Amino acid sequence: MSDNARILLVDDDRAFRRVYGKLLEGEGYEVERADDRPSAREAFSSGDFDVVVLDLMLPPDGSVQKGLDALSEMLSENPRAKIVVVSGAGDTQFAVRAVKEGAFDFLTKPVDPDVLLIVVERAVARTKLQRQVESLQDSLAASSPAGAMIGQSPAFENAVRMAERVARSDLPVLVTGENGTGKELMARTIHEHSPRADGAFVAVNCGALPETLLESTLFGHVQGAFTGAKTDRPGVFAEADGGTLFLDEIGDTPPSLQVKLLRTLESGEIHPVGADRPQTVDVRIISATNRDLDALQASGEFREDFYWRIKGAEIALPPLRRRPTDIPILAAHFLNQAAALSADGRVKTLSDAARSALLEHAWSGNLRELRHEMQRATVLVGERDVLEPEDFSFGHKVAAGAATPDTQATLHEKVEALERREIEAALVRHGGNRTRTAEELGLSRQGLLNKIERYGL
Ligand SMILES: Nc1ncnc2c1ncn2[C@@H]1O[C@H](COP(=O)(O)OP(=O)(O)OP(=O)(O)O)[C@@H](O)[C@H]1O
Repeated sequence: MSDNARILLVDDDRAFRRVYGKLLEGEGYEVERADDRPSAREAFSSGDFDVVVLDLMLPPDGSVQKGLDALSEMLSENPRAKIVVVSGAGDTQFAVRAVKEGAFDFLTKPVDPDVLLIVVERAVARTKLQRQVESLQDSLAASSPAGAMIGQSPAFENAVRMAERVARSDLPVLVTGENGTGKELMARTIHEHSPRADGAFVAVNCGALPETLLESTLFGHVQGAFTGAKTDRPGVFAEADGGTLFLDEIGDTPPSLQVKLLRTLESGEIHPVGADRPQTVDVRIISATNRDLDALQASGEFREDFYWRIKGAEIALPPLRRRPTDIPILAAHFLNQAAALSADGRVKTLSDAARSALLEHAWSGNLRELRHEMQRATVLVGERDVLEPEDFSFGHKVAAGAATPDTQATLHEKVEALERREIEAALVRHGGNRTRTAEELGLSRQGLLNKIERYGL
């Protein structure tokens, strides 16, 4: 079931390695075992693991702090690694810290085998999903990155006109807008229309990484700069040399890094962590935020000098609810995209009632939410070609929510609602393929079919 996903199982307890290793192998995973921190590091660096199950207390020293250090070394080597930490029952606070520092999840000993399997399966599924999304994004970007921005509403067209004007310059651009309004797509489009179009477009999320990791991600590091830095590694500034660097969630950048970024933007030089000398780079910066940078400045969280440096020009993307005339056009565009990825390739259309439902919805997740709704409906509607309001997730909420508001639902109803949501989401992830969905959820195919019928999915 696991497509031979690879697991690194790190624990000094031989019985734990034997029993849980066998358990995972029994599920079809390829398992490598390590019994202390040095061998774990070596195995981690030499193999591409989908998941690492890491005991925090390991020889040679048996210290939890060293276990946390090992975690951050692994994450700095591979920020996408899914690391599940295992701690003793009394060490929960360290486990929580580990998750804050980037661990995927934590388990406390004695580990329930079923829970281990579920957590590992979830981590493997997440890795696969990330890979799928990346390859889809790559193929979409390769097919027609620029010009893919759709919309005709005046608020959106203003933003596009501004983008056209700034694209030809090297001016730093700040793109603002709520989540999912298209800030990253706008940044890519500007890059594609700029004289740097032949150079790289590199995106980094400044809000997603802990401070030290963000610094080496941005500026790179040299071999030996910190424990675990086995080789020199270029940062995103170096990768984007000659091209464009997209700093997403710039409002979440820690103040100390704002200073370092400001220095780089002023001097055109980066200081890789641990390097003796700076390096010159030629990078255009486009930043984005969904936060109110004026308010962040007022509260001292965002430096004023940095603000003026990144905001050569500002492009404000309107939320979807302010561009209602674009909703049907965008819905049709996303339905086309969804059909291209669906099993039968048939494009769904909207009934009048479905179109009205889309216009009435608040779209707090903006275009991303709309795209997701259209993908979900394409998969779940089966052979029917015309979508109705009840095919949308919020269509359900209106109907079911009115009868049983959450606070009054029984535990059983809440569990059912959760089960239903998880099944729906897994079906969407697997493009409606029931065998793969059943595998991901740990159900038999027939068990899944029964639930699909019960919930009317
Ligand atoms: N004008 C548009 N036309 C077509 N698709 C769009 C448009 N704007 C955004 N999208 C699509 O909507 C989704 C969300 O866009 P994007 O990731 O650029 O938003 P964002 O504002 O950067 O999100 P976040 O704030 O969460 O980082 C993407 O799939 C993107 O391709």
